[in-house]
Amino acid sequence: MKVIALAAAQMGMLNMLPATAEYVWPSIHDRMEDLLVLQGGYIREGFVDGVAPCTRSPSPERQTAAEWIRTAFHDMATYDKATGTGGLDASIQFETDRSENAGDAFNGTLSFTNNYFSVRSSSADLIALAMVVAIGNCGGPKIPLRVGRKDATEGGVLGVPEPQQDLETHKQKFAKAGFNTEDMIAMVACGHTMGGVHGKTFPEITENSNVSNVVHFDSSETNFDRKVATEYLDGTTQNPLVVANNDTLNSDKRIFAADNNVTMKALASDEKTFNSMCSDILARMIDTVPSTVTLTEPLEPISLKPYITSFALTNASHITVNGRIRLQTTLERVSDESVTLTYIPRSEPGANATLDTTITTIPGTFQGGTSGGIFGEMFKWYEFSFAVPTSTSIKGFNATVTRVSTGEQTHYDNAGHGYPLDDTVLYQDAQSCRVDNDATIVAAVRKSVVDAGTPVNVSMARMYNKQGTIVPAIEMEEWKGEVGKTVGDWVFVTMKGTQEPVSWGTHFDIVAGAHKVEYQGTNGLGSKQCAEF
Ligand code: HEM
Repeated sequence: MKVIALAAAQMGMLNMLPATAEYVWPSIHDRMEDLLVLQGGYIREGFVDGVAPCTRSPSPERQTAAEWIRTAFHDMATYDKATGTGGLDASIQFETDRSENAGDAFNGTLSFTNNYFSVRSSSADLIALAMVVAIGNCGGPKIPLRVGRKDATEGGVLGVPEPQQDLETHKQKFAKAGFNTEDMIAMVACGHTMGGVHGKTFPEITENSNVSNVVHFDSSETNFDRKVATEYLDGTTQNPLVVANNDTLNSDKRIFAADNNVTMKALASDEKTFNSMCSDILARMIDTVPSTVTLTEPLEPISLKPYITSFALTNASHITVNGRIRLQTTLERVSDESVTLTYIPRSEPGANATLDTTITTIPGTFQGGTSGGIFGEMFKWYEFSFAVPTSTSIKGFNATVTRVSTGEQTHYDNAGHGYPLDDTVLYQDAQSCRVDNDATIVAAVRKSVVDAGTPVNVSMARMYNKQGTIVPAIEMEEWKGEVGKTVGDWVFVTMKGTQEPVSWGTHFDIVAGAHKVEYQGTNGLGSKQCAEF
């Protein structure tokens, strides 16, 4: 490996990545990026499973992908641009018994997103993600996903548009939320290309109240495509909100014609235009958030992302680091790359000592060692496990990706920061466990920090069920640390608390002043013994 690296350097083939790469690891949005891009393969979050295939449904008349899209709209619909309140804030969870939110869609969507709900993935972000995944997986465009939404703690105002209301009312409702007539037409048409109207929910529209009755908006209800517009324009549409016998209920008919069909003609013109118009308006829809929320830039797959699975003292003289590197790649490159890490010691080795800081990684093999996303993203995983002497320890690492066939190298240094590892607080996962509901978290904390009187605590996410919503709530509780034995430069600190089963999939931080180990999962705790160190 070193020979190749040297040869490449001599050939002037070293590429430094531009320092403009915005992403700096770790980020509080890492979790949402994982949920967006890791859909299948070696490591998968599998969010797409809820809508794959696009016909997927909990019962024959329902269609999950359509429900996810409708949920995002209803949650957003009551936004008040003037006051900056409402919008996509998951307040829909408190509003499912309102007649304007009739149907199974909302609790159906939330019961799925609940699986991914955490301190780093709000219900509102998950609703936005759900819409992006549903559309992206069912033939539609890649809608940019920004994150950072916060969840409402109570229901918002009434006002979701309903089919019996007149055009003027609909125009006013959309205008209140910040959308003009053309926006309204595009948003409704892009929303009404999948799914349909249910007999049991809107029998006055379908004129058939049978539970199994559903009338679709267009003839390709499981595809995100422009048929909703072409069929409307060529007069073949069966859209129940256009051709209902009771014209009062034909809200799509009034809305689609509101600008003399100009917007509908543009949407119908070709698939590319339809996708681009829908992507624009639906991105604006999910980005309609309370004015107190600042959203990130759209998430893009991160080229090289480390995952640390364990960073702990293994004995008095060594710290072990286990983890993986996720490298974005292509079919052409996937078998022609290797990844090496160079670690940065925290202290220089003694005068006569040498330190080999090169860490080789091993390509993952399960599922070909690759993961994929719904927009064609491909990632290759490289595993590593190495020990560093406590005398020098580690404060971070850089990564080098080598094209094996050419020797060409690309260096990744986390936008100039190096990928940081702070050995001040080490989560001793092997010494931590949960027996019944009693959890024990053990940390090794640098002696200097403990001796300075810095308290060491766990900030634990406790999940609990709340009345009036199927989305659980999360509250952070503090578990105080008890100082124990000293091992070299570290002191062991034990934090204990009770965890009901509803909290067995939550996360915690270990905090010692400014030093933290963040977002550690509790789900593995129950299957471990608290091993003696
Ligand atoms: C004036 C505005 C709108 C009105 C009056 C309206 C009305 C309706 C009605 C009555 C249904 C049938 C629900 C059921 O039977 O379960 C429906 C379904 C649906 N709506 Fe809308 N809608 C509007 C705008 C939108 C927008 C802007 C979107 C998304 C961007 C959207 C997405 C959907 C979807 C995906 C379904 C199908 C749900 C399923 O099949 O379960 N709607 N809409």
